[in-house]
Amino acid sequence: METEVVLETNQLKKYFGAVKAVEDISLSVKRAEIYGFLGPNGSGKTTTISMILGLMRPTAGEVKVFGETVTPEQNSVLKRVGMMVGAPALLPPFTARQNLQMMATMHPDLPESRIDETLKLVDLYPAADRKAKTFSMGMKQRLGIALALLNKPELLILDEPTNGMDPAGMHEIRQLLRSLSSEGITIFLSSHLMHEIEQVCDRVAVVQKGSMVAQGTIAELLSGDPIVSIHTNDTTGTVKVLEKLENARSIETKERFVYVQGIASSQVIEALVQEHVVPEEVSVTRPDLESVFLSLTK
Ligand SMILES: Nc1ncnc2c1ncn2[C@@H]1O[C@H](COP(=O)(O)OP(=O)(O)OP(=O)(O)O)[C@@H](O)[C@H]1O
Repeated sequence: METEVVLETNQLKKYFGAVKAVEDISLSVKRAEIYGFLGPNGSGKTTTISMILGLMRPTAGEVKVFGETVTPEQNSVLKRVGMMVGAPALLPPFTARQNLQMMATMHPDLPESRIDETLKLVDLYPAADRKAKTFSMGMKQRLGIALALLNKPELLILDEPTNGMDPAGMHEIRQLLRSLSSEGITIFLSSHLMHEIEQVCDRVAVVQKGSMVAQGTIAELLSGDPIVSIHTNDTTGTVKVLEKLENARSIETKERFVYVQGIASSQVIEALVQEHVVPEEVSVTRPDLESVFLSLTK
């Protein structure tokens, strides 16, 4: 059976006058996956999330959540969605439990037991009666996520949940996201931090200047050709030789190195020796997500 798509956007666009904040975003998120929405600052992530949450009308295109179109007027399906956009909306002088009790007043149908259940889900049950202001960054963020989880959402949307956090806090959030995913909750996570996405997400969309430049599993994004690195005293001569080779692409120079893709190292060596531009050393590496991300968002 085909895995259910819980969130999709089709050719989504949002213009603010001349500013094309979102140009063309078509993505699909499947049930129970952790989906990373990765892009540099200003690439249109928050604007996309605002449209997903029905807070903003698209200039063109559409958002569907659980198969239903979402607009500012038609958003009842968002009852099935939890969200945390930016810093957690906590009341610091109150305990974790009191924070959840106050949120519960907005969901009168929830049983009282859901508060303890949610505290356990984010591993804050032992700290339930401590004031939020005494919490570490990671604990505050987990409480913010608890507020988003209180109403038992099937889809959780988090915009930059680890922005400004210390490494320990980031680690706690990653662990929490994995455990929520194993409970069957789908997570849509936006971030400009590649390592965060790489470590926790099943699939990733990479956005740049409002357009999607890649979507796939981390393995798919990394499956590009190996990079041939040439250490040389003559970068200009090396580049000239490479430019003449069929299939050679993405030729780049950095200090005394020239990088090329699309061609085997043996062909590179043969061509350079033939043209008497003998390299010091030639090696082959696979691109890591950082270099894929940088080359996609250049
Ligand atoms: N209300 C608005 N009016 C005009 N321009 C806007 C508005 N909101 C966003 N923009 C612009 O749209 C572009 C995308 O912004 P957006 O906040 O969606 O990016 P982002 O990827 O979330 O970035 P960040 O990580 O910095 O929040 C930016 O150039 C931003 O300045």
